[in-house]
Amino acid sequence: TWQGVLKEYKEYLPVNENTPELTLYEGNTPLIKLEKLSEELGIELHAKFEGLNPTGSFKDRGMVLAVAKAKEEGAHTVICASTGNTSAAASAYAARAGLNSIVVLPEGKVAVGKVTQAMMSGAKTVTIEGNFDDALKIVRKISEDNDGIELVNSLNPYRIECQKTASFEVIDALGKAPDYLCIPVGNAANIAAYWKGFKEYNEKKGTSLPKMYGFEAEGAAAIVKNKVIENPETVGTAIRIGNPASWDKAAAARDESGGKIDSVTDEEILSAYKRVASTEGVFCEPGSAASLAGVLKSVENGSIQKGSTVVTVLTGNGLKDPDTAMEVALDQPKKLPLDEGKIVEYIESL
Ligand SMILES: Cc1ncc(COP(=O)(O)O)c(/C=C/C(=O)C(=O)O)c1O
Repeated sequence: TWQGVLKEYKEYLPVNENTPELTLYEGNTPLIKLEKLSEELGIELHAKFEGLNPTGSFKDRGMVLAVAKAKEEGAHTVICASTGNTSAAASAYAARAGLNSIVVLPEGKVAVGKVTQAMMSGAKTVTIEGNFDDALKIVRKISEDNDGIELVNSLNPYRIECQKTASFEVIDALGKAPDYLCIPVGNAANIAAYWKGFKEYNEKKGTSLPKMYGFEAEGAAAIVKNKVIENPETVGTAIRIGNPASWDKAAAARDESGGKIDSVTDEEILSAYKRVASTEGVFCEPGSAASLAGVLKSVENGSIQKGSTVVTVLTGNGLKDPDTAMEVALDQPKKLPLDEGKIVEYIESL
């Protein structure tokens, strides 16, 4: 049975006999063939559904190593700024490892499911009247000033180091690299991590290399516009980030792979978000749908050719953000009084 990423991929990871064997059995997430969308788009489209990790997002992959290493190095506390999923993962793995956790969140801009995860995992949760970028500056300073408090945002190299395992799983499942790897871009570590993994598998196993296609939200498109976005805004609050910490690494992944980083509107994000849930049964969170929105846009404008093999990374579970789902869902629940005849009549009329 699956032993979690630290064990399964130890030959690719900086783990040793002193590294705690930490796991919540993260990784080994399904690569789901999107049959209807493949038919409609004329491509072979698969979703790497990272929403099925233990805390519901891809963050678990990198966090398991970052927290294990923090413990190995004698930290008593881990700290992070977060749009929500990093804090959910950091606090869960800290709890698992017996460490304290402190999370700093942008007030009112974090999906409710994510806040409950940090709270239930025993994190000390601080919300600030500022955005993710403001929060990241603060936690970087605190971890620099306090030895026992380890920063576990993706500036921590262990995060990218272990998030790369997702690209191994894509190749293992597909039998090759896809022509295009499409992924949402927020703080830009995940696109860098996938590219790192594809290059390592290529070196070690001679597997092929995809073109890396990253997608920012139009209201937070720092890399696309090549400027810091002071007040990023998007319905995909996970990627509401205006100054990506891994900007350079993401640009390198784009350039080395012959790929691109483009932006998608909130309308395109929400349309993809609803479409993949209602036609394929895959419920991801809005920020994750930026990658599928990017696939649709790229097929439309020809930058993904017909017949291509494409993987779209759906980075977080839809359950994280029930408020947005309730707001935009195609059909709202029909409320009926307890009158059996009327209910039967209504349902039979559907
Ligand atoms: C669902 C989801 N999809 C995509 C991204 C973007 O990944 P990166 O480009 O590697 O940042 C995030 C990022 C979240 C945080 O940055 C945080 O939780 O603080 C996310 O939660």
